[in-house]
Amino acid sequence: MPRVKPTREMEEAAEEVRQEVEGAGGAEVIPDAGDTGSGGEEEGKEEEEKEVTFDELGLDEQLKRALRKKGIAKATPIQQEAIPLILEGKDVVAKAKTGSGKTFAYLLPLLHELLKLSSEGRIRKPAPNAFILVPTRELCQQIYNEASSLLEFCTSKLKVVQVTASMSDKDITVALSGPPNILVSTPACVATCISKGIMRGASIKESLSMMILDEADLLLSYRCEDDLKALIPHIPRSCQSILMSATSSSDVDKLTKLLLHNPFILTLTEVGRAKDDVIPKNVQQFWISCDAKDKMLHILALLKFELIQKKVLIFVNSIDAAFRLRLFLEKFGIRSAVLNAELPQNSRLHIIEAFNARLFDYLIATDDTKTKEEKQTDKENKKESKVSRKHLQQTLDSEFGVVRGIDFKNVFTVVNFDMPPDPAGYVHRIGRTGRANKTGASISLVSPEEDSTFEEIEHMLQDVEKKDRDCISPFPLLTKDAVESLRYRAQDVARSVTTRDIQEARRQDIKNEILNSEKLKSHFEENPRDLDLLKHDKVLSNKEIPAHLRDVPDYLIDPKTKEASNVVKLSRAAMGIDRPQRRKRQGFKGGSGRSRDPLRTFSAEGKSRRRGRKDREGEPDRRKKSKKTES
Ligand SMILES: Nc1ncnc2c1ncn2[C@@H]1O[C@H](COP(=O)(O)OP(=O)(O)OP(=O)(O)O)[C@@H](O)[C@H]1O
Repeated sequence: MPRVKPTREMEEAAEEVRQEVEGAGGAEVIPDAGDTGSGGEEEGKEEEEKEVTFDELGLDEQLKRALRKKGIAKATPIQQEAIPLILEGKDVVAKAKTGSGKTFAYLLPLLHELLKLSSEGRIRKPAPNAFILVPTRELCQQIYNEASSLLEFCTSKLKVVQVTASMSDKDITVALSGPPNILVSTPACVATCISKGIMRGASIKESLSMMILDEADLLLSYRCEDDLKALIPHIPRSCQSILMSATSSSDVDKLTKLLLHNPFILTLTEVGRAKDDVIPKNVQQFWISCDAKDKMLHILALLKFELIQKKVLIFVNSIDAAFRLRLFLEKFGIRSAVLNAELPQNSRLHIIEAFNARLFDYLIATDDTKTKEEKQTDKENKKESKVSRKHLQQTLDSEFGVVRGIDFKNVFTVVNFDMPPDPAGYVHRIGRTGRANKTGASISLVSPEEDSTFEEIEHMLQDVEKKDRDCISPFPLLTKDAVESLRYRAQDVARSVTTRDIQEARRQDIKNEILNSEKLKSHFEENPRDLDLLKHDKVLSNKEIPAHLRDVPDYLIDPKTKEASNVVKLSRAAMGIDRPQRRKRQGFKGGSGRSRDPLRTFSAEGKSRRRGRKDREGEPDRRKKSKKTES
């Protein structure tokens, strides 16, 4: 990356930020543990962030070694609060925002207890000692990986397995033989194992000492209620239950009542007097108003002029929209991959791994965006139509979930190409960036049809965060000139992407991925770290990209956009984003790079303050929005 000489504007902006940071005491305050359910919180007391090491939490030496090897030194607030309670044997409901480290908050005390029992020769058989139940297969894999990576460094041998509905009964039986100490699975799969006699209820009663429901706010929306109810009679009364969730909801309360006994409620979204953000503080949220038909044009301008930091996760609401966008971007030489429920499970996992390993920068994902009402309608429709049920089972994996809890590594920007249907969906999507206290940004493209959803989201954020200002600001770096400079080409190319192309690309992608999936399965078993074979962002079309689409000619780029693009590049270079191999893993306190973030410092409108929606009193909302790109 060539060094970019900072302009006066950049230096002034940097100074502005420096002053802001110094004014705030020179440090970013990470939300501290809040209401512990015991009413011990003092009204109005500014809590300071505690720095607690894992030594202080009294964890097993082997686990502390494993954490050191992973470069993890300090416990996050949820870990500081939850670990001691779980070690005391309490049932715990922990609500903490996305990316706050909830997985280790329960894995560490669980492994600590099992290591202790193992060293004392008190491990109970003949079934697993702990269940970790999650809504999706992707999460099973992720949690299995996290647990295995900790156990790798432990000398005492504990066994963790994951079992999902995609496995044959024979494979499940083999996996459960032994039995393992920890079973990571979905409620549906465990219920099936019990009903088929692969796991005996009586054995579970004898062995199970801890049950964890992770992403509890999502479990019920994955229709797990009946499966969990089927499990209840087999859970011994002595079993300790833990429930982890990123958002509060009636579903979490329902599950709490269903499964926990007099639990300790930890709500880390509340700190002192003011409620803390549901969106991590280190994530800046932006929006751009544009007509639905201009969304491709806007995203093209954002990516082509490099106005947003990579890696970028783009959310759309349908698989067709994902492929339309991928084909469109491809025609401009921008390569991306698509992640959706239609792909084989292996491929989905590989895509996530490859994206995490930075083999490509743009991932277009569809999430489970249906509202409860839509799901209910679907359910009813499915009852009516055997054909559609069969079709759905064949094509979509109901245990799929991209947004839900997946720990995407180093995603800098989340783009809502389509708005999610509700505020909870927004929180989960945005939670894919700013993880582990890293800096991140989100940009929502809001069309007039999505205004009401956007307002609902804004109200939710204002309500929860008790803020009277807009939580989501207009995106400052994209000018109307920049957008218009690409309009002609974008419209032309958008028209050339036909429905037939999309269907063909969709078919081709599944075919490629099935082939990949089979070919790579055995390879990855032998070489789990060899990701080079993965080419999920392979071009779908074999036509060469014309030079005028691949490279934006200089005369089309207005000076402000050039400047904005340079600031983003400068920031990337300063943050070391282009040197992933040499970059050291940063801990929670490791410089968030916030002071170098151009989004905080740069305004396409020059030095004048950006005007938020609220500043333009008297204008109808829509007009205010359409001004966002007119600066
Ligand atoms: N104490 C710590 N120090 C540094 N990094 C940590 C620490 N604990 C966890 N992490 C890292 O933070 C990231 C987010 O953790 P995790 O996936 O557990 O978040 P989460 O709260 O479960 O998020 P979500 O609600 O989205 O599922 C992971 O990459 C994890 O390895």
